[in-house]
Amino acid sequence: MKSYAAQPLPSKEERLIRFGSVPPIPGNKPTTKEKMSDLQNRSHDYLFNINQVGICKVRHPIQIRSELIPDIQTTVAELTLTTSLQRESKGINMSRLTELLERYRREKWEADFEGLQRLAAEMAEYMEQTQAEIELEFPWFYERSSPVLGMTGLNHSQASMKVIYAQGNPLEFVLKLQTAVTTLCPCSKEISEYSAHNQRGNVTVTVELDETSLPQSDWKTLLLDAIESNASSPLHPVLKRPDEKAVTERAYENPRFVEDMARLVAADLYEMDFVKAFKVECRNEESIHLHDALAVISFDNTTEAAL
Ligand SMILES: Nc1nc2c(ncn2[C@@H]2O[C@H](COP(=O)(O)OP(=O)(O)OP(=O)(O)O)[C@@H](O)[C@H]2O)c(=O)[nH]1
Repeated sequence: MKSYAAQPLPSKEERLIRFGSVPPIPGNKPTTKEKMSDLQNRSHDYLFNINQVGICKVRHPIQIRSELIPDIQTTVAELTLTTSLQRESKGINMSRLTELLERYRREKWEADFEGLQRLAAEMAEYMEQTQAEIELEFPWFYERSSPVLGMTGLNHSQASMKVIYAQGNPLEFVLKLQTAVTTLCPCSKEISEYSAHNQRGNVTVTVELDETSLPQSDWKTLLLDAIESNASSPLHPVLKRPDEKAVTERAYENPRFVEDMARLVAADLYEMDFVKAFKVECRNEESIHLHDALAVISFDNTTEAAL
């Protein structure tokens, strides 16, 4: 058989030229930072202030803590880092955002309330702006035991933290958790001689708070409990037959419409004293339809009363 590897190829340099590479032109523009024009910092009347300018879809590992096991974990976040910009400034110094992120990574920064406070304040200062926002969305993992045999495995929810810094005002936070659960249809249970259809419910909880009322314990665990404790059943990574019997019967004992889920989760959030305002979104992936069922509650604890 013919050996292709035995035939020598042109050198790497020759290959690149053959495929179209050309040498750089000499050029006459400055090559040192000091001599380069600084377009971003050129002052003029640029017609509008900008509310938010910066970078998004930044994929970056972050370190988080959890009350559940594993208690310290590295996960991959998608970040959005933005600041305000006055109408007199052409552009922000965008490279400073990833420069800061790199510095915090090297200092083993943790993405908790304190860490976000610190990063937001420093970001506003370094970018010479009065407002800054940081948002990070990441999967949060936690160990889950099966209900009878205690078989463990990892579940995960999608979590997100946003901090809003505005000079002279308390820092505001927006926290979000999206978790999947089992919901069993109460109507189906009521009308059928036997069985009841059930579905996977996707519940998204968003809460607003400020630095004067931070939660005393892990916010992720609090929101997870608000979602799962009100579902027909939580989900489990590992279930043996005795476990499967238990979760099936638990769901039958706790039927929930999508409206029931939204209202019960809202009731738990209403009772959390650190929550200023919240939103609950429940979306059931119907198993007897092609479409989903949806219920949404938005509530402001500071201006509305539940009853
Ligand atoms: N402001 C702004 N910068 C952009 C945009 N798109 C890309 N950039 C990049 O931002 C980088 C320049 O960042 P700067 O922070 O202004 O760089 P610099 O002035 O050399 O850095 P410092 O002196 O530390 O402020 C360049 O690589 C640009 O390509 C944009 O739409 N707006």
